[in-house]
Order: sequence, then C-alpha cells, then structure tokens
Amino acid sequence: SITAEEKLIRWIRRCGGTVDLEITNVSDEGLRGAVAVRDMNKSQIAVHLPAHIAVELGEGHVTSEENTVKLFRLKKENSAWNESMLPYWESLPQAGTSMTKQTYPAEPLDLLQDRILEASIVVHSAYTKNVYDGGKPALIESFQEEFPGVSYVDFSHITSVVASYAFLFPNEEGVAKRMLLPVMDMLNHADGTEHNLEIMQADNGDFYAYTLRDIDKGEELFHEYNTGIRRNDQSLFHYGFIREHDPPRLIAQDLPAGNLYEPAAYSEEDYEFGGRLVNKAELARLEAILSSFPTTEAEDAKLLEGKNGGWAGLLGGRSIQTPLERMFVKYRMLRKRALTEVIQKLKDALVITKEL
Ligand SMILES: C[S@@+](CC[C@H](N)C(=O)[O-])C[C@H]1O[C@@H](n2cnc3c(N)ncnc32)[C@H](O)[C@@H]1O
Repeated sequence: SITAEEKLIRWIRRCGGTVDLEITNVSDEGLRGAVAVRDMNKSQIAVHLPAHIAVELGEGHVTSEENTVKLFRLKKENSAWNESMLPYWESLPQAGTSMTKQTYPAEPLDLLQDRILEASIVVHSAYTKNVYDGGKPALIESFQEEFPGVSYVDFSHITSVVASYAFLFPNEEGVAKRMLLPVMDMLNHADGTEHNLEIMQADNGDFYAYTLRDIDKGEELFHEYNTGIRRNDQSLFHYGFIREHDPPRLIAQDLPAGNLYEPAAYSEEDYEFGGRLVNKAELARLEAILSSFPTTEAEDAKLLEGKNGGWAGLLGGRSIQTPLERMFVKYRMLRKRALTEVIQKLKDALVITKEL
C-alpha cells in the first residue's frame, strides 16, 4: 500500500516532472514537509513541474473565497481534468486539519489574549460564511444551487487550503496569478537564511524549485512563502503556524506602526542604542502592553508543560488539550517573551543615553 504522498510523486513523474525530495513527517507534532533524498549542491533542481499540471486561479488581488469558487467551477466543468488531477487532490490536507483565518473555531480564540487578532479572525470567517451563504452575489449567485452537496465545512476548508497553499506568479501576460503547484506546496515556510529553495517559472511555463545553497541528504527543504509572515500574528492568521524566533520577534501590532496585513514599518533594531524608538514614552507603551495580560509568560509556560491542575483556573476552569489550544497559548507566551526582551533592550539603551 503506497501513501498519498508517494502516489503524488509518481504521478508527477508520469506527467514528465522530476521530484528529488521525499514527503514525510518533519516534527514531533506530526507536521508534514519535504526533505532532500540526496546531497545537493547550490543551484540544483529539486523539483521540476510541467506547466500543464499547475492549476491557475484568479489574479493576485482576488480573495481566496473567490478563487475557491473558481476552483469548484474548474473541477465541475472539466471532469476528465478533475479526474486526472486526483493524485494532487488526494495529497491535500483533509477537512478539519487546515487551520487558518477561514477555519479557526471561535471557541478557543480567547486563549490568544489578543483582541485584535481574535476580531480579525472572526471578521474573516464571517466573510467566508457570507460567500457560502450567497451574501456576495457578485462572487456567486447561489453557492448551494451551483454546488449542491458541498457543505460549509468543505467550502471553508478548501478556501483555507487555497489561501495557504497557492503561489503567486505572473502569467504569460505578466498578470500576477494564484497558482496551485502540486508537491511544491508540500514545502514548509522558513525565512531569512533558513530557507534553502527558491521557486521560479521558466519561459516555457514550467516551474522549478532550485537550491539556494548546498544541502545534505535528510535536511528539510523550505521556501519563503512571503516576507509578510515573519511575525507570529501574521503567520498564525494566514497560515496557521507560529515559530520560535531567535531573538524573539514582536508581533506586528505591538510595534508603533504595524498591523496584521503589512510588514511592520518599525523593527526590533529600532530599540537598540541610537535607534529611533529609544525613548521613555515607548518604554511606557510596551510596559503597559506587557502588564495588561491576564497571565504571565511563566504561567503560560507551565500550562504548556501540561501542569494543568492548579493552573486550569487561569483559563476559566478550562485545561488546554488540543494542538490548536496549545498553539494559541504558545502564541501569547512568545508574544510576552518578545515584549520582555525588547523592554530590556530599550532600558539598556536608555541607561546609556542617561534617560533612565
Ligand atoms: C503550503 S502548506 C505546506 C505543507 C504542509 N505542511 C502539508 O503537510 O500539507 C502550508 C501549511 O504548512 C504548515 N507550515 C508551513 N510552514 C510551517 C512552519 N514553518 N512551521 C509549522 N507549520 C508550517 C502550515 O499548516 C501551513 O498552513
């Protein structure tokens, strides 16, 4: 019995592509990802994908909900193509497993201790529901009539996948288009010097993932999804993951001019000696944010260690159980850690300038 991932790779090879990686578990939490199956030098091709198995969706500005409607239409209008793409569809996550702004359940959102992020998720899921319910007739006249039998769970799930798996590439006319790229969408995200693959489209339309440096057999392969998800509020909202950064990064909205949708205008470096945020008012602002949380970083850490007994009260009698709940608690813990470190950095700089 071969796995869906092996079927996917065999199918791509049959379609004329090359795949020099393996899809496997890459973390203790069971995250799936891609690893190198041999040593590779810089500038080698890890994946070659013929253009005809890519799925072209809408232009860059089009919402994921709209792209999902488009995908459902493509599948319905061309059943032979739909059938031929089966190994790809089957490689995608099952309903209930893709967690992003379209699919987060409302109930544990308060664990984030972040009203802005919580509200943004609520607003976004309401938009997804609205499209499904036909509240956006400009996008779809009647979803239920056009696609009878597609439940809201399935619609929001596919939307979540489209949003977090599709790539943005200019087509032949130079118009930025969302594209689904089989197997290339099995790569996880890393940024800075951590990502080791880059994906490009050749003049003939084919896609290539090539190495940015020498890579050892068994190393996980990453590419940078986009530069706007360096911070945990952004990666949690758009992609359903958070990361421990070293040094820890503030969430975008804790910076004076940052928000969920834009890379922040200020960064942690601005808190170093000589930086543009080195002043006492900024220190007071960050300290006020840090002291506003109902739990401390240490209490959150205890919860994550599973010491729920005496700590359950911190969650209103609830204990954290699911991976999603753990991620939400970890999010707020890492946020506090970043605030604490930046406050210390700022204090050190203010001592040098004799303002403290
Ligand atoms: C394009 S898919 C990558 C493949 C995916 N891991 C899979 O098994 O299908 C994007 C999703 O992978 C996960 N992911 C990507 N990069 C990650 C990372 N650095 N840490 C944790 N999860 C990540 C998130 O769930 C994200 O929404």
